[in-house]
Amino acid sequence: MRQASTRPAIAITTGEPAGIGPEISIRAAWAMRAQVNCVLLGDAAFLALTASLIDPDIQLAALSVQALRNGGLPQFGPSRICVIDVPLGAHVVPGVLDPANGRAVLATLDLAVEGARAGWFDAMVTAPLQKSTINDAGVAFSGHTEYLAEKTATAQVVMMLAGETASATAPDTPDNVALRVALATTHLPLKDVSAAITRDGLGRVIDIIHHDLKNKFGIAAPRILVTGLNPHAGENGYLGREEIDTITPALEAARARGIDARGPYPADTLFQPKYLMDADCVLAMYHDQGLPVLKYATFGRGVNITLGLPLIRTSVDHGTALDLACAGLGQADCGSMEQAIRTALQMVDAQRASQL
Ligand SMILES: NC(=O)c1ccc[n+]([C@@H]2O[C@H](COP(=O)([O-])OP(=O)(O)OC[C@H]3O[C@@H](n4cnc5c(N)ncnc54)[C@H](O)[C@@H]3O)[C@@H](O)[C@H]2O)c1
Ligand SMILES: N[C@H](C(=O)O)[C@H](O)COP(=O)(O)O
Repeated sequence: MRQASTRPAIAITTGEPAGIGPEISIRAAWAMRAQVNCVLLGDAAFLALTASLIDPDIQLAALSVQALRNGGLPQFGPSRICVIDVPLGAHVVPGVLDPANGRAVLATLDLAVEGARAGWFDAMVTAPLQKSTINDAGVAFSGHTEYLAEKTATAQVVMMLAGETASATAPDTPDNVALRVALATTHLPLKDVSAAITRDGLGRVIDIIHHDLKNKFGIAAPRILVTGLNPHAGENGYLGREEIDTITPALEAARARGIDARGPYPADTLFQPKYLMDADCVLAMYHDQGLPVLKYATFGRGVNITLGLPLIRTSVDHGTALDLACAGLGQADCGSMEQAIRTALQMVDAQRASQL
């Protein structure tokens, strides 16, 4: 276990206030305070009230943004978790969305990015937000992934979810196998997916996966298995030509760059042990081709990671769960949030090791 004095600092954006984000952020930060100095970003009064209802023993320490801007993050021992106040626009009713709070949620992301780039935080972990509420607040928004790319002026990022399989949920998959599923496209309507997959774009996605698995996960020679887009990987062109015209040439070019990228494999039969045992990551073409498999096998223990960013960002594998939030505290499982923090810590260590 890490010493308190060497605990990395992680910014946690507490997400949609009417959802389960604030609760799971507080619970996970408190449970993991010996290993990590979590700094919660959200409305301080609301977080203090929520923490007191979860467990009156939870100790919060207020930090001001100005103090951070002047001198960085001060040292804190593991007896408290830190909070930076990002005031909400309206009173919170659990389970009830209010666009008046949308911009405050975005402000927590902006602050986490500022702090990660300034070196106050070693990584950022995001609790779930409600994409529709940000849009209802007047800001076009399709997800953290795209927003963080824009905020950091990163031309290409990759969404990857990872989790450990367990036989209870995926009986034919070996226990404790790390399953990683990356996506060639992110939050895109299905009708736009084919046009969004190009040889060059797919090449950039593969390069980012290869680079980040090496440098942020410590995998020396990443093996990437790539799905087709169409049923049966296009059936030799009879069920679509994207495999022939786009995916295969992109994979050949990646291999010529020294990357172990194989495929395209039919997506419906790729997710079986004989392939997965020989892979570090599966690259699927679109959101609902890859994520249902991952979430079926690992829901509640999975982590969402944005590759390609100039900072480390992880998140949970689930959403705001408004149904649980309105049922009261204590309903939500915070396993994925804890795993998101653990994964961020591992990535901090791997990145440091790769820079030695
Ligand atoms: N990282 C993120 O910010 C993130 C991730 C996924 C979805 N979302 C957003 O969340 C909103 C709601 O999405 P949704 O309804 O599709 O998915 P959801 O994950 O919020 O809910 C789906 C089901 O899973 C259950 N569930 C979710 N989290 C749980 C937990 N921690 N413990 C126990 N049960 C849990 C819910 O009760 C519900 O039955 C949408 O706006 C979506 O875009 C955000
Ligand atoms: N696609 C993610 C999932 O299904 O878990 C989720 O929508 C969150 O995406 P962002 O991290 O881009 O908000």
